[in-house]
Amino acid sequence: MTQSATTDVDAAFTLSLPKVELHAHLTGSITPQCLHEIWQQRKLSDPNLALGDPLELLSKDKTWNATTFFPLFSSYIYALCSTRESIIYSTNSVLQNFKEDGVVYLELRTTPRSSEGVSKEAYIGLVLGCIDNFEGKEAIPTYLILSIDRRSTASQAMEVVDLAIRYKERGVVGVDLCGDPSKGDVSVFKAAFTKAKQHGLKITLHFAEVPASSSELELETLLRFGPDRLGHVIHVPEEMAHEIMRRRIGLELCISCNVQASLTEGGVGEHHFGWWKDRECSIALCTDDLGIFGSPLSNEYLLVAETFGLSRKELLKLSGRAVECIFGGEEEKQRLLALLVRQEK
Ligand SMILES: CNc1ncnc2c1ncn2[C@@H]1O[C@H](COP(=O)(O)O)[C@@H](O)[C@H]1O
Repeated sequence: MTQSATTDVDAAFTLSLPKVELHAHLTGSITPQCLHEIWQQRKLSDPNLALGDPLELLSKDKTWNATTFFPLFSSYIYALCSTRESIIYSTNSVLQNFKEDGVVYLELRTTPRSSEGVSKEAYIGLVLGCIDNFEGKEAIPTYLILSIDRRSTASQAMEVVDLAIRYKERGVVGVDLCGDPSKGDVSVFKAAFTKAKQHGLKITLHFAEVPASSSELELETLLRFGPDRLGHVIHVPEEMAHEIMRRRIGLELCISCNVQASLTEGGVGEHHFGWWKDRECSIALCTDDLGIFGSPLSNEYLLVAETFGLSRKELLKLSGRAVECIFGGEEEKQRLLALLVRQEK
């Protein structure tokens, strides 16, 4: 059952609310329309292109679950966005969409990947180049988090960390662990995350997304990596939830993603945001994969306002709780808090 409560919040308010986005996978944030434009271009030069139209494959009426969702990337979107041009085009489109949605600080995350003539390092260079050259970038300072895919080997994970260290000066602020939660043995990543930490990078981990990735052993192993933030935190035993609060680890909660992909049971009203919102911890509402789940960050704030009866004042506070756990440093925090104070007046 979804709760519905009274609130003075509307869509115009959540659009104008200064928001920080901390958990957005670059490839998952590309809209079906943008992918369609790339697909059309590819079709022009290769009429036999074996990939279907994104507007059909990712149409709004599609439903997802953990089994159908994760293969989308390796088997489809990566194949479509494999050229230099498509990587630049799609990254610019993602930045523009976040900006238009009133996001005033962005941490994008992406997995270094190589494709047609683009090495992993060149891929990172292309994404950072888009961020540097983005028109209106003053309105949306953007940092990068490099993701390690759970299917990686220990040495592939180390390669990601080495890239993150190399590009720290250009705005890489952290390292993430993501990908199909039914795959991989997370213990092999210990050395990579230890090195990342030693080099001053922040750590965020996808945590307890599905029952198979939520054994006590796995969760304890991940907490030993010393994460600064955790994503999703769905199947977390209450005792561990208190430990997470004690350690002041920030939480990235992706409500529409969790509900639409059936990672949580029930609707928005049953989402664990309802439990965490009244605890002492930093929470960031996040979109995860806007291109697939179709819910911009302004809509995530609207959803919680309507479902949990949060007022404008409470949403401003909630946005401030996300600011607490950004990786971009104290100066950014102060700028964002000042924006929120100004909005309150
Ligand atoms: C339920 N939410 C999620 N949980 C875990 N991993 C996710 C995810 N959503 C996306 N990814 C992972 O992010 C990568 C695609 O973006 P980038 O190529 O890195 O930009 C893929 O590895 C995908 O599995």
